[in-house]
Amino acid sequence: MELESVPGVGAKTAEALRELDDPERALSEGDVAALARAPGVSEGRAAHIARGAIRAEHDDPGGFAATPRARELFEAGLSLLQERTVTDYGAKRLETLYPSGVRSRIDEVRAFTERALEREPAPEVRSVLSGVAPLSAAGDVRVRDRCLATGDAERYAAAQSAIPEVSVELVDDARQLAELARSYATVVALDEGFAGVDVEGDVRVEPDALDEPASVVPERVLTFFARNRDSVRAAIAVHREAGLDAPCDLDELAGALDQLDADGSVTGDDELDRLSTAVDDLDAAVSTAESVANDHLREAIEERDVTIEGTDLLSLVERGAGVDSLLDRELADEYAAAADRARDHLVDALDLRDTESMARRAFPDEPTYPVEHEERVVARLREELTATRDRRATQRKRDIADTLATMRGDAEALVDAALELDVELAVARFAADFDCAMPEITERGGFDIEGGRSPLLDVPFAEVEPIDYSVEGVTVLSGVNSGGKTSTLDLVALVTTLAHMGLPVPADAARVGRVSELHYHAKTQGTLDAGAFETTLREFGELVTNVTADRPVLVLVDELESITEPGAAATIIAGILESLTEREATGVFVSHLAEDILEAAEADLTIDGIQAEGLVDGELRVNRSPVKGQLARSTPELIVEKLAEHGDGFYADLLEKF
Ligand SMILES: Nc1ncnc2c1ncn2[C@@H]1O[C@H](COP(=O)(O)OP(=O)(O)OP(=O)(O)O)[C@@H](O)[C@H]1O
Repeated sequence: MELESVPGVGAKTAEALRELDDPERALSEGDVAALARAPGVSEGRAAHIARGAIRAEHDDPGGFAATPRARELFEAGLSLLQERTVTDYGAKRLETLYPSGVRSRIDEVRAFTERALEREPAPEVRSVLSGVAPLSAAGDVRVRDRCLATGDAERYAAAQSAIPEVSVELVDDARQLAELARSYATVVALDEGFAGVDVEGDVRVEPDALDEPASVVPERVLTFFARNRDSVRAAIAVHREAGLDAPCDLDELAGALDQLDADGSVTGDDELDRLSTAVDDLDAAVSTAESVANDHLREAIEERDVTIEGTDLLSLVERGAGVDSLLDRELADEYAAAADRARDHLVDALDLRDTESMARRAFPDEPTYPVEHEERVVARLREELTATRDRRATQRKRDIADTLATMRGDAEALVDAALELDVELAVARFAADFDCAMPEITERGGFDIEGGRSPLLDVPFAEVEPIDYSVEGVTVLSGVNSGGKTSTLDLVALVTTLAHMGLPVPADAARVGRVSELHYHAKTQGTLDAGAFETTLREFGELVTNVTADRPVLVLVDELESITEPGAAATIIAGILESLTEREATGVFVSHLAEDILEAAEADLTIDGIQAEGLVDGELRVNRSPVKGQLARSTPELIVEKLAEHGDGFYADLLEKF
């Protein structure tokens, strides 16, 4: 499929779509999630593009909902479905479902719907679905402590495009490589020729590095997963809760994600935690160790009587020796015990292992009071711990990135499947909430609805009375005031639209004749001026003349008489009905002028009526299902009839006149 040939895809969008792995597949399958991964393409735009691609694929001229009211009904139906999705994505994805007059498109969605209707819309699944969102790209990751080095201009360009996260440097010789090693913590040389070059610093010769970007920049994979961690986790939960088949081992993926922090750093590694804590707590531990030693030494000194021979004292004073030498001579054991306590504390508090002997040297053997640490040793200890911690972190990053790099496609598939499930569950819930059935779509015109209940009425769905209504050809629908004529047209329009979307319809059963267009004209408020009247008449003129066998239409019209005076209206409606009948279109015209229309028409027109069954406590009791071939009696007639039963001859005479 040529990308630019899809309606709505210009050169710029085509360029964005080319960034995807398989844009043709995404387009032909209407895969909104994949399309929305193209840079700068929102989900709404992706849905629009997908619709264009689907239409192109099915050679669908579009324009099914041919009037504003028909479009309103489509949008109302779509909203009922969208309200039942959990994710924003699901709602957008539903926008790729549109009413179509093309059989292959209808069948394609019907196959999806059949699958969807087998789904169990369990609340637990809905609750975990709420955390799923389309995956976002890792974005711009910039790594400044590493660089790539090569002496080859072509490889230089290849490196820049393969691993844009790091700088790529051109180097001619070992000297330049050594310079780089002074500026970067790690230099990855891409040329075999550098093998064996002795340069100080972390310089690796990895000619295959460009094939495995994750080994150079594990951050790429880690950032992608860190950014999408919650969504992938939610998708895992959805698969577990809904029992979906997964493309990978869910426990393994979940385990790898558990080792990742939201910022892409590594967690859950005891050794790394130990080393990080040791670095952070080093100064505090050294100072506590000193206090422990000094407390001990002070106590020991306080408890001791130091006896010193007078000659010894004299010789000490003569040599100008301080009290330290006294300490050395008389309290060496106590000092040794105190220093040991300090060393033990330091080693225990920081849980030191490899660096234990170095840490012990932080407190010197020579007695001093107070006991003091050797700053030089502590500084070396800090360096050593920090370097070990960083090595460990980098290694862990690499390990996790290696595992996750192989799972990126699977994670995308998991999220896509979870999002698709949201769409399917919305359809399943819609069908369950409104007691829907899959309609039969026939090439024969007309429709036949059994037990249809419109979810768009102004009464709670549970109180909606089911309607049976079938029409072949063109009919006038008469009915008592507020009997439900408009509601019946709405139901027919909604059922027809949903059926042409490939979706279930709110009825016990339904047969819908396939049409290319639905023309639903709502009642106009008030008489039109001459100009507007002419426009309306032209619209009907065009509609009538364009109806052909390969472009079947369903025409629904509500009280067209309101556009002009009653006499003229009946004549005009009769004319339109005749033309539509000749062209074998299907149509329902609601009108209070049914008798006048019949009179004005030359062809045999059928009339259906929504009948009042009588008055109960001043209220009309209505049979909401139109009765075929019967003109409905008007409300005034019913009232006169009621008065005639009990009253005098006046009402009986009046009744005669109806
Ligand atoms: N199937 C139904 N079940 C329950 N209530 C209904 C049904 N159909 C219609 N109603 C109720 O009747 C009201 C009037 O319906 P509607 O407007 O369709 O009647 P109408 O015959 O077109 O009226 P008008 O004579 O004013 O053109 C609706 O607002 C709704 O409350």
